[in-house]
This record gives sequence, structure tokens and C-alpha cells, in this order.
Amino acid sequence: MRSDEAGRGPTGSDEARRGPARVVPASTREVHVNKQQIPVVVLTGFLGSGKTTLLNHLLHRSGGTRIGAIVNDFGSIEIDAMSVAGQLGDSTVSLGNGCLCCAVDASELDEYLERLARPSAGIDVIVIEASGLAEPQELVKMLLASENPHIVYGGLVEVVDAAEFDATRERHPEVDRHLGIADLVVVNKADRVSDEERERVLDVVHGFAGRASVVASSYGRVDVELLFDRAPVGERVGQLSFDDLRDDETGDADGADGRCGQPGHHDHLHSAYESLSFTSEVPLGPRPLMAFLDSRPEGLYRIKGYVDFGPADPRNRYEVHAVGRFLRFYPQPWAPGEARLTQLVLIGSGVDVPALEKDLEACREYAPQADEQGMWGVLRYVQEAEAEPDQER
Ligand SMILES: Nc1nc2c(ncn2[C@@H]2O[C@H](COP(=O)(O)OP(=O)(O)OP(=O)(O)O)[C@@H](O)[C@H]2O)c(=O)[nH]1
Repeated sequence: MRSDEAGRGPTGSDEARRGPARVVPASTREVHVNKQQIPVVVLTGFLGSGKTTLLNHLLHRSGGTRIGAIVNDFGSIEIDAMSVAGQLGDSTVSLGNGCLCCAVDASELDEYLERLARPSAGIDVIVIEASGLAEPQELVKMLLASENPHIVYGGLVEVVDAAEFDATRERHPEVDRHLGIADLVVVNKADRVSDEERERVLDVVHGFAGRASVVASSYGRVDVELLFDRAPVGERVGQLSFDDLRDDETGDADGADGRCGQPGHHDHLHSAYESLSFTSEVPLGPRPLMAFLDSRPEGLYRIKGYVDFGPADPRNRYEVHAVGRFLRFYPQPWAPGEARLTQLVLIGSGVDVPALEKDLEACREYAPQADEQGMWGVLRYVQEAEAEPDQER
């Protein structure tokens, strides 16, 4: 992240920059960057806040900058990786099934970084999209501890869902701490709240984010230059150092020291969450699926994936996103030869995973005839194309 650019207002009508130009927090030390080193930006934020949407925006708007992406999914089906701008080939790698912050050691991450950072890959910047339950501090520590000479830690971006902000903070006060270590906070989903509410959220975020930049956005549309550039030596100043992170409140000063449930990890967000990955080759019936979604339990905060409604709409698969009570379907034509599968990841706290699985299994519909009227319930949750920038999906 470059310190001189953060003072610029982001482009886009609904993006409001808050606060002073990015400045170097007193507790940080300068990070000298070798020209050959590739900055690694960490993208974090609670479940469903818009990290993948922001990453896709970066990928579409990166101009000549080649971005390598590492996508960390919490569930074992890598939905996030699948929805990261199509065919990135070698420049995207996926780390599924668990939070990166709880890897036994950093070697797996190092391996991926090594792959993306080798000069032949021609990559200018690496973005790690953390799972929505990752502990940002641990990820930063892992990067700072990395011995890879080709990379340098490039800053922490925290994405916040403006519409869910209060509810998320209420359940997870840790979020305030995450804001405090960010270099850039993106208050996303500004379109879902009133102007007054957006201002109020920005004020609260600003209070916790200290001297980091805070910008509002819709669909992650921020000025790409807030996150990275190809600036020369010495510009990357101000990020946290490893030492800054040692004295954290958890007492977990040794970096990634174990898996979930291990000492030091008890206050990680994901220790209270469970996920279910569900795959079906048999199409799901629109009516039973909507009945399931309409009555989903309170603790089931996040659902994402793709649904095959079979004969009810043979042309499209339906990308689905639930975030809290928010629900959307995004129909997309099946690619030629693409396997017709339903793949869903459900993430929640205090949920009965076997019961959810049973309920989803009961949505399978073997009837060969089309239940087109059954689709009406689904179509209520399909947003008008012009209201949403689906060109970046
Ligand atoms: N209205 C609105 N919806 C948004 C915005 N940004 C993202 N979304 C929607 O929110 C849902 C979740 O977005 P993602 O980008 O997948 O969120 P995420 O943070 O990557 O989710 P996890 O990886 O599960 O934590 C999707 O339906 C997005 O289209 C926004 O600014 N406004």
C-alpha cells in the first residue's frame, strides 16, 4: 500500500474517503523494500463483507499490474476461489478447508508465495484473501516471519459490511481490534444503508482504525491505488512489524502455534463456527430450497455456492449468497460441458450441522418435469441487472 496515494479520494460516486492521508502509526517501523520484492497485501473482513467482490474489482481494474491471488476458503468446497474472476490460471492459488491463520506452520503459505513470487510468474503484487473467520494478526505475523526474499508484507485491508456492522460487533467484539491493526478499512455495502447510517459507521470505524485510511464503497469499488502500486524503494512504510504484534492480548506470541482449539486460539472468530460443505449431482427443487432458506436458523450466518435447479431452469446455474438475513441469487449460464452440480458451503455458529445436511438432502428433486412456477420464489431474490455491477463477477 502506498503512503502517498492514500490521501487521494477514491473514484466512484458513492465512495467517500474519511480521515487524513495515510500516515505512519507511531508504533510502526519503516519497512525497506528491495525493488525485487513483491508486496503481499492481506484482505480480511468478517464473513460476507465483500472480500471476494473487492478482489474481483482489483483484478478487473489492475491495469498493467499483474496480481497474484491466494484465496483461503473456510469450507472444503472452494467457493471463493471459484468466484474469483474466472480464468486466472497460474496466478490464483486456493487454500481451502480451514483458516490460514491456524495452519500448523507457515510452510504451506510459503510454498504458494514462492510459486507466485518467482520472477518467471511476472507478478507485481500478491493479494491474500483470508477466510471471513481468519485472525488478521496471525496472517500478518506469518508474512512478517516469512524468509522468502522475494516478498514483503504490503499491508492489511479490512473490509466491513456497513449493513451488518452493529450486529457483527455485538457478536464479535474482536472486530474492533481487527480495525485497529488495519492499514486501510473499506466500509463496504454503502448502497445498503442510508447516508446518515454510512456516516455513523464511518465515524465508529474511524475511532477504532486510528490513523489508517477509511473509505466507503459499494461492491468493493475502491481506488485500486489505495492498495498497491509499483512504487520504488522506500515507499512502503508504516505497516506493523512482527515485534508490534508480539504483545497481543491473546498471549499467543509465537505466531501460528496450533490449530483451532489450541491455546491462544480460543478467541479466534472461527473457534465458535462450524461449516458444512454440501454437494449434489441431483438438482435441488426450488420450492424446498426456498423453504429451507426462508426458515434458516439465526446462527447460520453465511451460505455461498452454486445451485442447479435442473429442469426448472436448465440454462442457468444460480450463484447464491446469504449474509445474515440478506439473500441473493445470481443466475449465470452454465458453461458448455460444465458438470451440473450443486455446491454449497454453509457457515454458522451454534448450528446443528447434521440437521442442516439432512434438510438440504431433502431438497433434492428427482422429478424430470419443470417446476417453472417454483422458480418464482427464487426469482424474488434475483436483483435487477442494472442495480448491481455483475460485470465484475
Ligand atoms: N448490496 C451490496 N452487496 C454486496 C456488496 N459487496 C458485496 N456484496 C454481496 O455480498 C455477498 C457476499 O460478498 P462476497 O464478496 O462473496 O463476500 P466475502 O467477504 O468474500 O465472503 P466470505 O468469503 O464468505 O467471507 C455477495 O452476494 C455480494 O454480491 C455491496 O457493496 N453492496
